[in-house]
Amino acid sequence: MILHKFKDQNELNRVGADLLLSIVRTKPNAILGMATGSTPVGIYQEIVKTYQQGLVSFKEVTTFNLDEYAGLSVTHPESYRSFMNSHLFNHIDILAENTYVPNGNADDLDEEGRRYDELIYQKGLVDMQILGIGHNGHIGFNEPDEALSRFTHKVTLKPETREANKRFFNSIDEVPTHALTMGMGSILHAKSILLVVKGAEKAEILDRTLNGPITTQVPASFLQTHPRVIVLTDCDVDYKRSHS
Ligand SMILES: O=P(O)(O)OC[C@H]1O[C@](O)(CO)[C@@H](O)[C@@H]1O
Repeated sequence: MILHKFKDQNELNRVGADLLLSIVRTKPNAILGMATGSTPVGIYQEIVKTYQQGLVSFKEVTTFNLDEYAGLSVTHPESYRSFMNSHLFNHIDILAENTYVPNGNADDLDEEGRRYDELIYQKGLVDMQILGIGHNGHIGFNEPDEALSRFTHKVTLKPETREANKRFFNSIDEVPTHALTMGMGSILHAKSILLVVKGAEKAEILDRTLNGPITTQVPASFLQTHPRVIVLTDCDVDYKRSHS
């Protein structure tokens, strides 16, 4: 893992955007893995700025999102499809048909998970997957558990995850209880991973992610097994190469 620490979130956002843009510039038909939540918003804004300056095109780019709430209408402003449209896709020249988000309203979510995985594997490897992290170490919506799933699957959101996401809704009752998420296998299959961690309150989970044991209780700790992970953070955490 390569760890870059920033004092300034604006600089972090620019570097994050540049890393994703460098993939698109060298490979115009790149496949990008996208994340939602508050963490990547500033990076998406920087990408839009660069696009508006005419410095990059997304016409051939394909994207796969990590996850989607179950049972929330896609037109709901907090659905992850709406999030991606309003924060990124509506502002760049990406083709709508090349942007994939799991369908959290499918009648059969297990079947939808299988369909989504097939699509990912048909299109090829994700060139760069951007990831945020939950306070409990979740990536995508892979919550801490006795075992983790490899494929796209339905999850029951942990109370702490619903609590953390309630800021986007009018009340906790409106926060969906379930979601569909890419599994750990699909995430770790990406050629490279950009983990973005913002806010001092995530320092402890970042430390456990980078330096703790690899455990299903901290899904992000599995990133230690991936050969190409870049971490961008404003947390005061160091990467310890040796364990005492
Ligand atoms: O970036 P936030 O809003 O802190 O969310 C943390 C994580 O939870 C999720 O919203 C769940 O997928 C991720 O997208 C995000 O990385």
